[in-house]
Amino acid sequence: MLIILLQINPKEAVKFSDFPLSKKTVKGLLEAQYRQPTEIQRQTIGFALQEKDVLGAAKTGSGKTLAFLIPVLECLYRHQWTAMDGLGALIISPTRELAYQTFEVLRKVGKNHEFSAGLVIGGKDLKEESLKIHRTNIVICTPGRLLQHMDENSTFHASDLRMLVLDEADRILDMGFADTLNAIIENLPKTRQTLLFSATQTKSVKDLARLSLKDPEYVWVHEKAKFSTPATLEQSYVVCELHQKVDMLFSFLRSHVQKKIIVFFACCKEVQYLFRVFCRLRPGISVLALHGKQPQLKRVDVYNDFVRKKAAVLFATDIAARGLDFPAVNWVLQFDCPEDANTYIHRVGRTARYKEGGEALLILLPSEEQGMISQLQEKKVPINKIQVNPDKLVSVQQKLEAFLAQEKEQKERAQRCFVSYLRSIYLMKNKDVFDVFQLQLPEYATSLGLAVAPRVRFLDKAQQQRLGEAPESSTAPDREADQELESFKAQLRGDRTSMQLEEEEEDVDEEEEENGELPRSLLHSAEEQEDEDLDLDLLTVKRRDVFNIDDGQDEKVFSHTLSRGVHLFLMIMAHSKCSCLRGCCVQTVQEWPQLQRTVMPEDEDEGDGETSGINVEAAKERLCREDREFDKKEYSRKIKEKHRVRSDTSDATSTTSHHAFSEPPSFCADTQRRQSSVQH
Ligand SMILES: Nc1ncnc2c1ncn2[C@@H]1O[C@H](COP(=O)(O)OP(=O)(O)OP(=O)(O)O)[C@@H](O)[C@H]1O
Repeated sequence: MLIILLQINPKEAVKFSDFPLSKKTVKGLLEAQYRQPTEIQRQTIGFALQEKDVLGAAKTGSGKTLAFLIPVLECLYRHQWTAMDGLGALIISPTRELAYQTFEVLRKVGKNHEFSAGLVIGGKDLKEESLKIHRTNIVICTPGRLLQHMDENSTFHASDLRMLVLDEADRILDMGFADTLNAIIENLPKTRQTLLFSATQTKSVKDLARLSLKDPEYVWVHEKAKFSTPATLEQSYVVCELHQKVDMLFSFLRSHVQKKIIVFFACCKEVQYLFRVFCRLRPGISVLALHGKQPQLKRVDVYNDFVRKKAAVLFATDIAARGLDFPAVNWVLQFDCPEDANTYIHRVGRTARYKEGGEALLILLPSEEQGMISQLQEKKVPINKIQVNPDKLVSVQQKLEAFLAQEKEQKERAQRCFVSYLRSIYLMKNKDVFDVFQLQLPEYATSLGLAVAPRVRFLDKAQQQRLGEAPESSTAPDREADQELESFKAQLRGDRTSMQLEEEEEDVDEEEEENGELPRSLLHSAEEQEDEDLDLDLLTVKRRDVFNIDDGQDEKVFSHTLSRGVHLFLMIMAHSKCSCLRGCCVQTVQEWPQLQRTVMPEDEDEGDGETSGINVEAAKERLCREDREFDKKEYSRKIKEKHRVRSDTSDATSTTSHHAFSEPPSFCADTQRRQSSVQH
């Protein structure tokens, strides 16, 4: 077989059927409308079929998911894997949403095979999973949960594992899972094949690659590309003052009512407030909102709604920035500056996916321009500066003032939006780009419809310190400011503070209100579409070619599109799909309906929390929290057991146990212990 494979030149493979793939895989691909491999797929499949390890990277939307799923199916097929053979392939994803999305693609393309597949992503009954995990052929999992199984499930073994896939390895490492991954890898057989995908080549990714891969083939599809974003993506930015941004957004939407648009904001409270007022402003396009403080069910509804609509705008936090595959998005508008160039690339990657065209507009404040544009330049992002035609800006300030005068809750939302935005800027690490002290606060408050700017104590205090003024620390408001600052520092360290918890509770209430009270008609104002040409030249004044990119790009621009699979992304969706899937459990790639029944708790914020771009922190915190809870339970179980043993007998074994659990083991400590024991 290997000899035949070596004769295949992946470069000549135009169709999937040009590879020596099993009929079942080719059929699954065709049925899912996948005919021609993308570049990352062509190269990865080529090497993987030759049983080589692969270290791969490619731009957003270039098809990395199939690049590893096809080798997984083929690997098991070639080894004539059966249900009786147990765990054959392990796919590790950084988040539950991505794991689920991958599972959905596997379900589609693998449906003609007879392998079983399951999701192991936490939030569910560990025991039930334990019974099934080693009997499942393909397991898609998040790292924390997998290690938990390896640690706690005595029957778990992966000794026959043939293939390991590490998807978005850089993100897994960013989330603080380096030790977890290392510990997992130590537990896997050395004879396996490994595919590792990473968007960036950091030192930690290189270390991981050294540990997990054997003589890997490097597949950097776009390494020599002139730009790091898709060639079919047109990118521009405008500079405007903070207080002009709301008008800018409204004017933009009014001139793009037939489009599908995602607008990224820095924090949940901004999304919550602006979503409500924009529904009332009726820009002529359906307005939807997606953020991490929404209950899971709501997120699913919004996701499905946005997938279905041909024209709509989705107000979102960075919860929607990475990995999610919304079909046919025309525009990505970044209302607030992203945390860094990587976040920028992931946000704009929600459009111009798989050969489709797309446009992206970034709104920058004057103080953000230089720092952010030089970061983008370094990252090879081609972006043009364009200017706004001030005559075309529609002011909505008076309308907002009127809304706020009518409704006290709306006013409070506006105030929270104001404070949260400032906080998100204050928390940004890159002070060359984000300078909260340069913001014109009274003007910003007015642009939100507020008569006066709310007092932001932490800013007053920080300003005093900045100016070197002696703080008058004995007053009550100052103590509050100190507490606030302490909380922010804790947030930066990734701690969860009581203030945050309070805010989360408050958010849930708010979300419930939002669900109940918003008239359906406000959500669907597209029906009253107005003249699309209204402000078409809003953004066309004095276009400046910042990177000299207009004179011919080195990459081919594709014009045709293929139909694409619509991926689902939330666990609750699995729950709602359970009934129909259970009905067809004779299907070849099976799932465990029970596994997907559990809804993620409402406070689980995969998204941004309070600050832009720190969704990674939130995710990390969530997974660690789960692991800590588990550790605590386990610790108390073992202590109880120890007391029982002590009372029964005083033999030496109980002394060993005492030393091993003399304090509650944290998840990381546990991992480190395990590693050192492996080394010894
Ligand atoms: N060979 C193919 N033919 C047609 N469509 C494809 C093919 N491969 C992938 N696609 C489609 O392209 C889109 C992007 O694929 P995928 O989500 O795997 O990209 P990605 O590289 O993982 O993106 P990101 O880095 O943003 O997560 C999906 O809608 C997928 O269905």
